[in-house]
Amino acid sequence: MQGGIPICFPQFGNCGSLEQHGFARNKIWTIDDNPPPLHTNDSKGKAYIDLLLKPSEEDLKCWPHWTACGLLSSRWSHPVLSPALTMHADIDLRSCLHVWWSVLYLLCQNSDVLLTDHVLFSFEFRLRVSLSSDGDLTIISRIRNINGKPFNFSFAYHTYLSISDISEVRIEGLETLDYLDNLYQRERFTEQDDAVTFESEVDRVYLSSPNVIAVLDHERKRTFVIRKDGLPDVVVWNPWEKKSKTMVDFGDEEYKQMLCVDGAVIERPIPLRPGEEWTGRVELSVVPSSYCSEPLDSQHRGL
Ligand SMILES: O=P(O)(O)OC[C@H]1O[C@H](O)[C@H](O)[C@@H](O)[C@@H]1O
Repeated sequence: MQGGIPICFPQFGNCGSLEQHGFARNKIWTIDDNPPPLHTNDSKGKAYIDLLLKPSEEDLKCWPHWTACGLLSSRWSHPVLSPALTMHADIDLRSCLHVWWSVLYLLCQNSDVLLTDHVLFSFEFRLRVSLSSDGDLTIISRIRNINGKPFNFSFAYHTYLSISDISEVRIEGLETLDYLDNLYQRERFTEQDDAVTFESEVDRVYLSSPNVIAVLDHERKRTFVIRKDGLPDVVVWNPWEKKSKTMVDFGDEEYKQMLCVDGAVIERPIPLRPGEEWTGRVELSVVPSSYCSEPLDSQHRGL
């Protein structure tokens, strides 16, 4: 889906064996009819909804965070290792091992349940979307490990901002940061400019960014202020002309009126041990540019 705020989880992009950006954005979420209340300090004039995602057996099977069994299975399917072991017919340690491994292999083949990790591993994802009476949008993701195995994940709020014209916007708050450039096989560079501006395709992950980023739209004289927490990285993406033409669900000219600026966790995936919960929060507000340009400099370093 090219628009809105798709949730990229548990993988970002194609850095892994899951579908692009993970399975969360393609799932049917359920509405929690009885959500916990908003924090009393934070409830004034806010409407909110809680959405829940619980993984299917299939999701967990596809998620490659296996430990023992994943390792064993990949060895067994290795084209060289198994034949090499069978060549040794003597009853020595190696052939004993071979018998033992073969038994395990048969068990693994005949039972999805017995040796695979997914049975012991699961999560619950609670997404709270709240809208204040002055138009601020807050999205909070809580991901909890609800079973006996640790797992790692990456995450992004793939936020499509609606802008007047891509050549009229600039992003402040990312200057001097290192970034991974997806257009150069994720090579690491350092941002040299005072602000990020656009003259061609951009597909980058800025690393260890401050918690406040501003996207200034000069033509509309308005600024998106993105405040985030728990999300150290920022994805900046505009496909520009050539890539837009290759995207089936995206108009050839639509790149001119959109810009993705995503709060994300990509460089260092989050490890979640049994019982632990991770929270990633983003707040989007739109203010007149004149109001925002002065104080932002001081806001850049904190939330
Ligand atoms: O087309 P999608 O799967 O939604 O991905 C859209 C874009 O998402 C991110 O910004 C990635 O960094 C890009 O490489 C990708 O093209």
